[in-house]
Amino acid sequence: MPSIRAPAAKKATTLTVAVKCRPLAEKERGRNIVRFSDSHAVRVLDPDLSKDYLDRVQHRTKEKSYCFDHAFGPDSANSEVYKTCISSVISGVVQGLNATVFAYGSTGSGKTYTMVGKSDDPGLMVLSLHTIFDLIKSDKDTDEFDVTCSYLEVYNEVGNLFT
Ligand SMILES: Nc1ncnc2c1ncn2[C@@H]1O[C@H](COP(=O)(O)OP(=O)(O)OP(=O)(O)O)[C@@H](O)[C@H]1O
Repeated sequence: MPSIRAPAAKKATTLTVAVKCRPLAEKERGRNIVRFSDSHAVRVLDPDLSKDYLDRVQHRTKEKSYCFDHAFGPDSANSEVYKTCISSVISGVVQGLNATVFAYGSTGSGKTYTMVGKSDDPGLMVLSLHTIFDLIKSDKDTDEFDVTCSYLEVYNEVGNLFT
């Protein structure tokens, strides 16, 4: 087993929260109410788009802004999410540290797509495995690695473990 070493880059926080907004499906067109103010915030407009400036200043609109460590729009590939939020955590795993990557969202929000992905846009689990095996291959020490893989889906508060 590898010896535990200090992480290469020490971060100020151990928890990162990111939001990823998937592209709208055909039937969802016309419900495009999410705007990206910058790479850390999203603005969700009031679904009643007829509300105007006066409604906003008088707080009669449901428009809200949310801040995250990272915000990704519909054009962001899984690899971008991985590079920005996950890759440094995964390199720590090969150094003997624990890490959890967790996707949370309503049905159809894109959790499976983000975690598993497709052949032309591999997901975070696939990219993590690539990193783990690349790091093991390039390990210059005499460490021995034992890699096992499983993932957990929590649905209706019941956990299903896939190994
Ligand atoms: N970034 C993306 N680009 C293109 N299509 C996407 C993207 N993210 C999600 N989708 C599509 O959105 C749909 C729903 O995504 P997905 O199945 O990943 O949702 P889910 O959150 O896992 O749903 P459930 O909780 O019901 O399992 C799928 O058809 C998926 O292909």
